[in-house]
Amino acid sequence: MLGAVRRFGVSQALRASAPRSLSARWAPQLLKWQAPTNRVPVLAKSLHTSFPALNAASAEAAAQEKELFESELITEFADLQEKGLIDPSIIRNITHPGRMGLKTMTEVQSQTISQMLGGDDVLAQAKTGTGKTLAFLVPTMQNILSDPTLTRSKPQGRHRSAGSSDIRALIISPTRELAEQIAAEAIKVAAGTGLVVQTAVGGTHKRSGLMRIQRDGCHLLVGTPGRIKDILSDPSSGVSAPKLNTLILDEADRLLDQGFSAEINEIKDLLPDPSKVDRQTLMLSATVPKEVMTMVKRTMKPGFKFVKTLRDDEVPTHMRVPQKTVFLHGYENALPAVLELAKSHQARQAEDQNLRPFKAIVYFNSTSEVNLSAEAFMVLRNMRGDARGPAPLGRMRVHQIHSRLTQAARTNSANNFRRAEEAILFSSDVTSRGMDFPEVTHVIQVGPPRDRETYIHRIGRTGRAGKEGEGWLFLHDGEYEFFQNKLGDLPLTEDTTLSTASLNMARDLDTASPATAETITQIKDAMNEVSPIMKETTYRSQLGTMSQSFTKRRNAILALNSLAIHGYGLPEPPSVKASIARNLGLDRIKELKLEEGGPRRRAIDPFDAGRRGRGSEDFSFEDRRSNRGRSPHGRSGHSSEGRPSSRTGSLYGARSRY
Ligand SMILES: Nc1ncnc2c1ncn2[C@@H]1O[C@H](COP(=O)(O)OP(=O)(O)OP(=O)(O)O)[C@@H](O)[C@H]1O
Repeated sequence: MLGAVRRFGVSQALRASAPRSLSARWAPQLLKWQAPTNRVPVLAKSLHTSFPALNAASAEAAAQEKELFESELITEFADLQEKGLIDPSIIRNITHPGRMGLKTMTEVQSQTISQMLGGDDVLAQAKTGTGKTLAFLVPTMQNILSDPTLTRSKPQGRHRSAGSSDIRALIISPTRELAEQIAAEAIKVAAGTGLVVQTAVGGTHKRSGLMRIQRDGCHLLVGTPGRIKDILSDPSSGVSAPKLNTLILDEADRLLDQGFSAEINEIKDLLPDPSKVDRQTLMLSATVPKEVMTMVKRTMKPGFKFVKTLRDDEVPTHMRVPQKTVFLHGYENALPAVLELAKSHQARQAEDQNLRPFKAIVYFNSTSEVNLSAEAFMVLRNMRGDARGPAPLGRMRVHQIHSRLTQAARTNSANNFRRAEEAILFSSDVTSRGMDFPEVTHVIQVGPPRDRETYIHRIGRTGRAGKEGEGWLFLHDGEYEFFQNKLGDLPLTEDTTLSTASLNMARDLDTASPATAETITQIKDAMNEVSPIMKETTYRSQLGTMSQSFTKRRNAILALNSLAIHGYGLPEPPSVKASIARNLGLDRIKELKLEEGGPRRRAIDPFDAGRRGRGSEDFSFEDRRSNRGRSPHGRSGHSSEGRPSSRTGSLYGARSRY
């Protein structure tokens, strides 16, 4: 009840204090921060809806509400303080040049902060890198500070005044790195307010985290679902949230999908009954697929606000991030193409001092691919220049991050990459959502991402906070149809400028240009230094993903075998356990080598139908290009191989957690 009174008060204050029309000065300021091109005035594009808005009367009410809402928009952080809406310490932390140094709110901040201060449940959808973190931190902290029952330390005081059961807001994020990043930002915003921010993330010592909460108390807990559930469900932890007023799901669609939804529900069950303790729920993401709306509605209060800063028909990637698809001759061409991109950027940068140094994230679909590629590039990194030419990577740093590293190593990689000027980060999807690495110039995705949302979030690691960037998607020609079905509506254009991407390495290396041959040879030399066991493990881990993204599974095996020999430098493709091959439905493909003694079902190879008389070794993916004109949508709900073609769920079957 108290929360409702408190929020009603703020809402009234907003209405009384806001200037009647700010739109004229608001739009140009936002335009300055947002994309400089192709933009219609922001107000015209913005959507702000309240659910449910089903009939004409409610549509009219919604229109009135929208008008009132827009007339009340505040766009400068300083104005939030001037109107008595936000604590001066918070505003000083945000605006002071020696601190965060921000002045004008982004579109999503302007549109949501007042809503959130008013106590509404809000679902906010805005493009990646547009400041959603501050959009929920500022009102959440203010709402905690406005609670007269709050105990907090005096700004300069050292005495402990928050208890371990004083948690007022819980912020849940799908990854540890993101939780740590949010907590770091929250600590900056809260400086001098007496609010205590704590983290609860997996992979760290639970005991020491608990001791910190017990010792210093906690008002705002940021964490990952597993560890939060663990702490709140453990009666001996001494940590509970009986006064919790705010629940925030960052990257909400990810938290509400199959991978996490059960844990989120269990956490909700550990929180106070919302009919007894008023609770506001906030959800934010750049993507809100239709499939999660049912879960959203189940979690939010009826009549929650949906603030969307992009049009329904707009793909939530930035127009200023050019996105290119490269159809590789084979996956063995992927790392040479990454190296070619890095070298050509370095060469351009040597000519143009205004060009930022190459800072790229390279995404793969499995941890072993990340590991193997990073190992090869670390060898490259250590290669010195000689009479034949300069060191392949110059001063560029190489980092890797994925879930099989220890948490300390993950945090280290994230911090090192964040600080680096010129670097490549080989990454699994642990960094694809929310991570705010500054100055990323390139996002390169090797292989099709698990779904459309993953593509969008990965691309969102560049082009943040008004900066420029480039997106590259490397696919095999045999994945063309899959690409069209899953990602065909995204703003990608095909690129054919990378000479290392299209070269038939088995046949044409001798006749390639010196620069192309050098790049490929450097990768081959580096790969020769990497352990064969790592290569074999990687080959096996790729079976599952590639066999689903290729139109024909046999072609996936041919591509993988070519990668093993021409990319990994193995003498022959590794063998695979018969049981694994059977589980993946690959045991009838004669080009897949089974381990000794493994039974093979009769190799009828249905994929050869219609291509009889053609030796498998001759099969060239270049021939597949002739199929590109074919409509990708002329297929039924299931592909001929039984793969579901809907966007629901993972493209690779059961969802893993990176
Ligand atoms: N009003 C602002 N003006 C300028 N920069 C801002 C503003 N608000 C936030 N930023 C900066 O923009 C960057 C991106 O912010 P943030 O990480 O919150 O984006 P996001 O929308 O949550 O992205 P994602 O969807 O990837 O999670 C950060 O570096 C942040 O400091």
